[in-house]
Amino acid sequence: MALSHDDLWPRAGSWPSFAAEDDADAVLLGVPTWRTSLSPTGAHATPAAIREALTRYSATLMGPPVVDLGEALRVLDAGDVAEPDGEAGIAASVARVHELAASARLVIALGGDNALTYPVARGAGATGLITIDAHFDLRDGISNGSPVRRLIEDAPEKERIDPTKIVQIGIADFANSAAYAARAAEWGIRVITLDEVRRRGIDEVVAEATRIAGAGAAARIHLDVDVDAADRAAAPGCPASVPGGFAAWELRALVRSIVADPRVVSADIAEVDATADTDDMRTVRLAALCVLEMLAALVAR
Ligand SMILES: N=CN[C@@H](CCC(=O)O)C(=O)O
Repeated sequence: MALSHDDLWPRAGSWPSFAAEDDADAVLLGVPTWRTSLSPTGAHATPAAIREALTRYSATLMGPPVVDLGEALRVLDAGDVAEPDGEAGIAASVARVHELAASARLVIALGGDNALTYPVARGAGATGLITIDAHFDLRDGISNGSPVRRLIEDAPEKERIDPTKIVQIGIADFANSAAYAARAAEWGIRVITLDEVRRRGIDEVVAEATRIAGAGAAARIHLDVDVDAADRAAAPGCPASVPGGFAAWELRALVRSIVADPRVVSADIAEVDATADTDDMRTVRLAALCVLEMLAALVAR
């Protein structure tokens, strides 16, 4: 169904294309990984679906003061990496993100499954990592369940992330194993479970996470937003979302609060399978709103 048009109600999305000489506040890049997903997924369809969902919303913050993100920020769209899986795809994704990160304050990568975190964080030159995720992603091998381990162990030495600068927010019961919890503890990763977020509140947890991931001179933080950290009712299109996860508002508030830290230079939105979504793209809409929360955070810096 075509969306109604109103000159006085401009819609988000449909941002101009990125060109090599451009500077921007934020650049969108589709990184449609899917081939190594543990659960069958159509996540490669998701970047296009998020772009379409963005046009359902305005880019206007109610404040006060009211702010039009389209006027306050220069947002560009760099299209998609054509084939981001496999060795050549990873190299192409790293190179593309590296190029964009040189010209934009924030690179927003639209996944794709969670395997995209590995090339995107590398390309952005991340020195610290915050994940919002129900899972550790510390598995062996190459999959959507291993990008955090790969950033610690598999990346070229200069691009590896020190595990003591990694914070994992939203780790859920009944969605992980004791072996990977032990691996996280042994490596010095700061794990903040879903229950701990609820006990302490978003502001306190984000202050701690950005302090840890942003440690050191010239810190560059990558934020991985695995939408499966959200409640299955809010994220039915994520293969591994769990009933009882973050409410949509909690996920959005976490994203806005973390990206407001100027050390955050890149982010990804992962694990949404647009082909499995329900309720006219409920999960894709949440992913699109996470994009808008990131832009709102840039204005707040
Ligand atoms: N980022 C997601 N990680 C999940 C993947 C599960 C799946 O695809 O089924 C994990 O490792 O368990």
